[in-house]
Amino acid sequence: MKFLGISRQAVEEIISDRFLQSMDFEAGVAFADFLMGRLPTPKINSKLILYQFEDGCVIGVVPSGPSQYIVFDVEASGIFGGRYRPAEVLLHLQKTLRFCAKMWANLKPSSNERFLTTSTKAVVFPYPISQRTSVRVSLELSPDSKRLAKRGDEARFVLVYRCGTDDSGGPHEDVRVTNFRKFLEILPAINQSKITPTPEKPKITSISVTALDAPANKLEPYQGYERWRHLLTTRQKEFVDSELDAPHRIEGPAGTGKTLCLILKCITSLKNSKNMNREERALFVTHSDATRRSVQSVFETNDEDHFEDGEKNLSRQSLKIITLQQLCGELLRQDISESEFIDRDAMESKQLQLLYVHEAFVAAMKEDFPTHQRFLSPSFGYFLTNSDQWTAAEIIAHEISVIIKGRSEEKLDSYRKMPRLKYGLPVEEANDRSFVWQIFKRYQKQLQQSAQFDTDDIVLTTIGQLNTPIWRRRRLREGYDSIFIDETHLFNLNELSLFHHLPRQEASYPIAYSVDRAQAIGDRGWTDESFDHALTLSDDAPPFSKTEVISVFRCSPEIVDLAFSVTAAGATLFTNFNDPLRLANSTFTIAEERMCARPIQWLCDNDEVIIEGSFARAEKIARELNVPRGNIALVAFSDDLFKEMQLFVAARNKPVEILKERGDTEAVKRALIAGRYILTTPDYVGGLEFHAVMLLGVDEGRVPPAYTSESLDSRNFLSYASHNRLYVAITRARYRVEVLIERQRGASLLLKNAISNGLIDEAIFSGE
Ligand SMILES: Nc1ncnc2c1ncn2[C@@H]1O[C@H](COP(=O)(O)OP(=O)(O)OP(=O)(O)O)[C@@H](O)[C@H]1O
Repeated sequence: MKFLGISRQAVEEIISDRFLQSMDFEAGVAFADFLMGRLPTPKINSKLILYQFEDGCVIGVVPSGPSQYIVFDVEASGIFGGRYRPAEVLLHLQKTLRFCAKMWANLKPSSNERFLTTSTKAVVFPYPISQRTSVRVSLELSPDSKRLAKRGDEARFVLVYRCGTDDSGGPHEDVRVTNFRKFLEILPAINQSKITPTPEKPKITSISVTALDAPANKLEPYQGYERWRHLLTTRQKEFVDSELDAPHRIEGPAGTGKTLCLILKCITSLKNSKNMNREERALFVTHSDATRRSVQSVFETNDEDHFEDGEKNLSRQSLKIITLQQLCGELLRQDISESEFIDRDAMESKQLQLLYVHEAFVAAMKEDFPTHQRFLSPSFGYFLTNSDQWTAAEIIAHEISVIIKGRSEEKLDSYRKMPRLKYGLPVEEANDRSFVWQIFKRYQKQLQQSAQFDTDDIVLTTIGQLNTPIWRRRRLREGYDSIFIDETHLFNLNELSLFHHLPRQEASYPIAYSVDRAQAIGDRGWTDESFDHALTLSDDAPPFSKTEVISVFRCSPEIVDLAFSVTAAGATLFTNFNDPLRLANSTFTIAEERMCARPIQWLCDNDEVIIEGSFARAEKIARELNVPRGNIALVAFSDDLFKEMQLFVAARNKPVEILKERGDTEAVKRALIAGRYILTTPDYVGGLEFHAVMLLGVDEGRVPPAYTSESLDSRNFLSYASHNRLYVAITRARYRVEVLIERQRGASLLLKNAISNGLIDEAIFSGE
């Protein structure tokens, strides 16, 4: 193929068809293959029509009138050539077509697109700036102008003449038009065939293709099972359909459909069992009650067989959707009431837990430290005496949960031997650990005195009961044939090591689970292998499977880039920091891109201006996007700012709904109905999504918090957790991210990379 011409209507169609945005869909693969000359007649989209000629092809739509055209000189530009991978070829095409569509509609170019002044040329950079490729596509906006001017036709065509890493001849180079003229020669034939279609005409063949409609890229999860089957990407489909006989992980960045796929996999497995009249007890475990409710509502709209009622109806297939805490309660045959339970996902109990740890820490420093001090390693001693007390309490709470309760099963001997978390409490020696143990014991005493348990207490008791001959016999009747765990990165080792007791058959592990390590707040020490090991606790478990999903449905390309720059900054600082967005790409269609704006950071004079400004901006965005206020979340990145926000809201009677537990979709629904904004902190936005997210106080000294801490270890911990929090908060947004910071403090270190790479604009806030 020497040239490829695409009419304006066909351009609109190609940039709007969700299946043509990524190689994750069959049509996307077929289209890339066609562009690369590997597939002569692709099946891509029912509205597009392909005309093939000896020297090239033209894509139009039916019916079509006289049109503007973009023409690729395939031969000279090498844009679809063998040096690029198919995914890159598709990206080159999509980005170049988007530029043309905008230009034809007189819209402003984006930062990746540039008109070259004093010439009729333009350049498109198809890759995000953060990827640091210098590949560019060069376009001539008035090709063969003298000749076409005579025909009055010069404004109708754009010619793509180069794709490479340099500008070669610069803005005034003469562009070769040999292949472009070949295109012009055949153009009348298309117009004729359009008036009287003549299939017999020797050189023109028209191919119409698969009849799939082209909805927006991102869809609400409530589509119904059958419809979803047509909408999933190839990788998603593979995960959903594969047999579950060994642990199977679905891993990918936020918004890639992990939860959805886990739900569909569960339904598929139960459906297959139903068709084969095979018994199947399925278990779906969520991290919190709020996510359980939202998962349940997705099941309700997609599970037409109502498997959840299976047990009640004595059917051979049944499904239980449950939190880990509720599951433990059931296995222990004992209800654990909310007041007895310290739920890490609920704001009040999390604060209570921190309060207990803080008290235990202060008491231990007063009473135990003087005698322990001379046995402690110098660096740990320094950490204890030079860290801000609340920061130290936060790190110790993390140590208690992840290491003492999570990995050492509350046994001092195993704790003494445990390696430290790289970005956790800086314990060096056994004596350091003994001192931490004193704090832990004080903390436990607090819990006992207030008659409360945390998840680890409950899980450890349950594991104790499962590791008995009674359960081993009962599991044949009460065990599960398939187990699905959502947001596995939020669990700790204890919690995960409960699951291998649950399959009906011993030494079988039908467990599917979803992971995005960058969303786990604080270092949990998870590596690739540790998940699988924690779930089986066996060296001779069957081989594990892993599906990586990379197409981000939730977020715009600009937001994916911004989140990418935050995790990339983390990856250079922390060697074990997961960078899930490395390969990710947004699948937004042009219609969705039109709702987007570049992320912006507003510089405000003080916190009052940040708070007032956030409401003013939120109001403006709600109007612009024409959406209810509940689609906009205001996320305060420091406790003080959050408190000030609450006072402001009370004083000014502002319409807000405050999120008090992680992933609370019920609160979001209430906000949507009542016309209120969502107000929260980064710890509670996980599992939710919004049209726009306003991030307040992401500035130097607050993210990560500076406090008065001298210790490098506490700074590292806070920095690590801040990366997680910012990543989670940014990836909640579909179309808009706006950051409001105090001007005197300046930008957060976590965003400096994004600012210098032009991924986020900066402006002084002056009103709206
Ligand atoms: N193939 C698809 N086509 C269209 N929309 C999709 C597809 N897969 C998922 N989505 C949509 O993308 C959104 C994100 O899905 P989901 O919440 O399952 O992602 P996730 O990876 O679990 O995200 P997070 O890690 O942030 O919780 C949902 O609204 C879902 O309906």
